[in-house]
Amino acid sequence: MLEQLKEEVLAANLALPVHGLVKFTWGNVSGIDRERGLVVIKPSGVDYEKMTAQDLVVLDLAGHQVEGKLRPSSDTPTHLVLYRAYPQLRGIVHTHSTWATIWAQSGQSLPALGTTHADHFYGKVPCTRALTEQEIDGDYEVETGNVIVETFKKLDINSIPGVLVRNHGPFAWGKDAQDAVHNAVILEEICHMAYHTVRLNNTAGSIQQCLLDKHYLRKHGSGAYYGQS
Ligand SMILES: O=C(CO)[C@@H](O)[C@H](O)COP(=O)(O)O
Repeated sequence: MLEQLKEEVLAANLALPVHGLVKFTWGNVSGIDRERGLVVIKPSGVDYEKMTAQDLVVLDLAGHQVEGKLRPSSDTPTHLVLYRAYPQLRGIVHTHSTWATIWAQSGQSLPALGTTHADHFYGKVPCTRALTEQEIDGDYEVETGNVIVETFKKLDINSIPGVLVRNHGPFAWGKDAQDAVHNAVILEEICHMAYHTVRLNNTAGSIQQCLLDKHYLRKHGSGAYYGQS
């Protein structure tokens, strides 16, 4: 079942340690077959070096496991909340990548300080509020997804393909699992750059709106002219 999607999701999970986004078994990537309403996700706690496509777990959007012998990622309910809330998403990744997690732990949204940010994120990357004790003691992973949806009530997830979950870490998403990992790598890099930019000049202001527009829209706007396509 879903052999091609499993290969794509496996490759995306194996890219996490390659890009230095995870240690040990941290992090997880999923992908979805929208036509069949089935999600493929990493199994919980399995070493990336030993992971195979057969280890991946298949669930429906209600969270019923339909294939796979192993338990799905512990963050599966968060992925499912986002897939249900945003039909355009086809890939989601969660990591504890160092610099994005530092920002998430600081509780600050990531300001757009330069064109590297603007090329990929059309504005600040928000940090969610902290979960309440009740939410933590309740359906924690579902509430983690809910707080992301709450944070994006007035933001566009298409042009801001990632978020910082307060005291936890980053989630990123995209048009497929590989695109989600691509956005996670960029988010980690701009968090790293921003940390040192602010350290160098703690009054570093955000990028001018016109420069943010220029860099984002030349890649993603209707008149985009970046690259070869
Ligand atoms: O958020 C966390 C832990 O805080 C996760 O990233 C785990 O580190 C990975 O869990 P599994 O996907 O292996 O269940």
